[in-house]
Amino acid sequence: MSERLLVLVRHGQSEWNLKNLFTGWKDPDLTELGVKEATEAGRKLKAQGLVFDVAYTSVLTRAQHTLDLILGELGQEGLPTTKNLALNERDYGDLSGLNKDDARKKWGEDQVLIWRRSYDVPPPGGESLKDTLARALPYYVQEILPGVLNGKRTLVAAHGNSLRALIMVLEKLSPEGILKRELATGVPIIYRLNADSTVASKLDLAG
Ligand SMILES: O=C(O)[C@@H](CO)OP(=O)(O)O
Repeated sequence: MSERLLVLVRHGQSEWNLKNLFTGWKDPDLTELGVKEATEAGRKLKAQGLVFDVAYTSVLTRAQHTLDLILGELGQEGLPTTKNLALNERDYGDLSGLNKDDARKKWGEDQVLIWRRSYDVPPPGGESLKDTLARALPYYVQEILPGVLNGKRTLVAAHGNSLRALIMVLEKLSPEGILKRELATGVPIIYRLNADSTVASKLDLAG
């Protein structure tokens, strides 16, 4: 029986995570810590004995760099990889490039939390989690999932909110449930799926 393996990993710390800036579709690279986190993610996956058949990532540098570092640790450089903007971070619109603390001072804690973590309230000119899900989920269902169900061991390196959108569906979380779900940088989550695409098991490689 094939193992229907799906691993999701958020990119390592980016330059703009470090500077506490709303990032979205802006394209900063990893920090030194981000490089370490991604390398460590690769080591952890290797320690689990995992090998992949395909990988997916976004069109943004921080996710691609994370994937490259993981594949380097796994000795799987050159793994067939598909890059698609469906897996990009949510577009932060007019907030992109602003400091998150400055935004809290200007608009208040509550409003900023609503923009950052509510399910369906978009930041000005940007995407809500619901909007992000509306482009990430069809891509997952049409392009990624069929391979997983056919036994292609699959690694997805993407972003906090594009992955939260997929996790919401995989883990059947409500809009309230996803609100509190934070993804640490560079921490792989290993899912094994049932034949009907529901989650059979989950292992979070934090720590
Ligand atoms: O700035 C961003 O693009 C994201 C991820 O770093 O931020 P947030 O934590 O607000 O979703």
